[in-house]
Amino acid sequence: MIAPDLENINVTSFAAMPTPADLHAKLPLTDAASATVTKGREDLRNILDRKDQRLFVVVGPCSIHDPVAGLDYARRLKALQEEVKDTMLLVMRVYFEKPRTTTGWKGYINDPFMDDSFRVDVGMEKARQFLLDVCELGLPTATEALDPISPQYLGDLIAWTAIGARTTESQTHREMSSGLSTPVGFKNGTDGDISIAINAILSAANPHAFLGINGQGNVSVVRTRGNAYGHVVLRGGDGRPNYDSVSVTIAEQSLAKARLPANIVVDCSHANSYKKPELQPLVMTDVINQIVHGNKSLVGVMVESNIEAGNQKIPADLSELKYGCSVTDACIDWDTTVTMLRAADAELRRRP
Ligand SMILES: O=C[C@H](O)[C@H](O)COP(=O)(O)O
Ligand SMILES: C=C(OP(=O)(O)O)C(=O)O
Repeated sequence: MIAPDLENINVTSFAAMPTPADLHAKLPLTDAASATVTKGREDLRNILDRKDQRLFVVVGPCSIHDPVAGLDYARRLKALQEEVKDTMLLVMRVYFEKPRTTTGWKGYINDPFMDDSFRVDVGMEKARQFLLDVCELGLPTATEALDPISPQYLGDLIAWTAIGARTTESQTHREMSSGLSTPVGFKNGTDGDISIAINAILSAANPHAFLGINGQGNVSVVRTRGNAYGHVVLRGGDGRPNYDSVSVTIAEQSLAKARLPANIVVDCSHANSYKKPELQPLVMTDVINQIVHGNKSLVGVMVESNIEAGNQKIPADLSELKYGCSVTDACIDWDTTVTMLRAADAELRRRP
């Protein structure tokens, strides 16, 4: 009897990846990078524990697609960090994995050549190199953890992790978060529902056992301790912002009801600015006002910023790509970023 084809009917190929251990051996963590990650995570934990009064600011491109422009941005941000370090901890957005509403370019790891060749092996290596370069500058990094395997390759170079609006309700992402070594910000859902983020914090704070891989690439049962540093990220939803003081108070009440610490981050982008980048500074100003007027739950903000303003479609001829301009969500430009962060610094110096 001929065995019927029942498996992998819709799979066209498998391509083996180097193991996480292989990639760590090829691009090892350096002392300088290690010091940045350690300090960045410690600073973030201290902010979340209220031992450090500064505001953390996750700021940078919507996605990295050009490491040269990305590093140019990182150098600028590092210089700005020195200026505002008394009031803010700047953490660079280094997003390599993009969750799409339907379809589209899924990020630098998935398709580093942006030509549908999907060289994930190359993307993972380039992503690790980029993170190393940024950490060696002394700038801590933030990323969205989307693929549950990627943290084994990159996790030692990340200081803050986001779980996105499209995956906060996913058990897989809650399990992964329970084992991540960084504080994790859970976004509210795309419909604005914050209860899924609160449930995610509760779930991820607990130990879990689930399928994953180890450093040698073996499929493993991963057992975790639970992550005590989950917090909510308000990103607006269903066409409505949720950064205003009423929405923040409602989020505080929901956290209190769940007996969770009142730690809230506001994403100035996405539905909080109707995806209009020029509105991000207004959101930031509002958040800073709330803090200066005594709010104690707002611990961080997120800003989508790049060298150039706006965004661009990925052209068929990649030589036509505009330098330093997003290929995913539209961003504010560098000058606006500097003005916005300097203004926030000046205001925060007045806080009670
Ligand atoms: O931040 C990025 C986007 O908002 C998210 O990945 C969804 O993008 P899309 O709606 O363009 O697919
Ligand atoms: C995808 C992102 O955000 P959200 O999950 O809030 O849509 C993002 O910050 O890149």
